[in-house]
Amino acid sequence: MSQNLEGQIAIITGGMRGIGLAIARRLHAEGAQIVIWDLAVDGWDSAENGFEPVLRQSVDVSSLASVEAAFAEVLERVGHVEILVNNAGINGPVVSSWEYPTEAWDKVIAIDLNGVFYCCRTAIPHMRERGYGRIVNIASMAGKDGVQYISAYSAAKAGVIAFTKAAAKELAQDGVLLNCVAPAMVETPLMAEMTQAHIDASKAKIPMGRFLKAEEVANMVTWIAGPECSFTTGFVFDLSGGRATY
Ligand SMILES: NC(=O)c1ccc[n+]([C@@H]2O[C@H](COP(=O)([O-])OP(=O)(O)OC[C@H]3O[C@@H](n4cnc5c(N)ncnc54)[C@H](O)[C@@H]3O)[C@@H](O)[C@H]2O)c1
Ligand SMILES: CC(C)C1=CC=C(C(=O)O)[C@@H](O)[C@H]1O
Repeated sequence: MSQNLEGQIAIITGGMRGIGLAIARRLHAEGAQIVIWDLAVDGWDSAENGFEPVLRQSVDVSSLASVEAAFAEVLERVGHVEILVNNAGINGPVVSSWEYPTEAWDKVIAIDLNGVFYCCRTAIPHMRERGYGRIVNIASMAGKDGVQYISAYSAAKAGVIAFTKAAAKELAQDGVLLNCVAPAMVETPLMAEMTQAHIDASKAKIPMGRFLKAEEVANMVTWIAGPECSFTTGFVFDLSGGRATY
């Protein structure tokens, strides 16, 4: 599978490491120029990461002002955006829902759900104006299943799925397609925030018997983010190793 993304600009939120970095690498390999948005963007190693982004910006996706300022700078510097991958996310505490600290709840929703909304809200008018855009939101199997002891994360990811479906219908005739992916567990710093018992339980649910690889997420996202994805919008693409059959 190869997508020609020559001449396209792709913004990847949370692109400094983990799944976001794998997606950024792959989109770059397909010809796109990459804009990295993350909380801290120092310490980028082009040799290790295999490419140089056209722009790296310190952005907090949970702040609309931060997102709007960064997007304005992107347009000023590179002129256009074809691809937005909303990948930035946090887990939050692993605790029962009735004991979930309200501040932590608000923070998870602010980053994992509001962040996706803010970035879409900011980028969509530009994409509509140009009659082309591909938005890929990184949800989670936790947003489909609801996973015990990570209720805020599960709720935020379910919200991302429903938001994607709603906005996709609004934009279906505008050339702007929104889809999301629902990955199972990938071995990244985020997964390390789960308890070992939860990691083991999550792996046990996967019929393929292994964790997902960040590169496998990137492979799927690359197709969804490209022009070959032309008649699918508002869809949830699973990456579950056979866990999700619904
Ligand atoms: N790792 C998994 O098992 C897994 C499974 C399913 C879905 N996901 C989702 O994939 C995405 C990436 O996860 P990951 O495992 O690579 O995590 P990670 O913790 O390795 O990377 C997340 C990145 O997001 C950035 N980030 C966090 N808060 C931010 C904010 N407010 N503004 C901008 N950037 C911010 C971090 O700095 C980091 O670079 C997340 O949305 C996560 O929920 C992960
Ligand atoms: C928090 C994060 C690493 C996470 C928790 C639960 C999952 C699951 O599949 O049940 C993962 O997909 C992942 O999003």
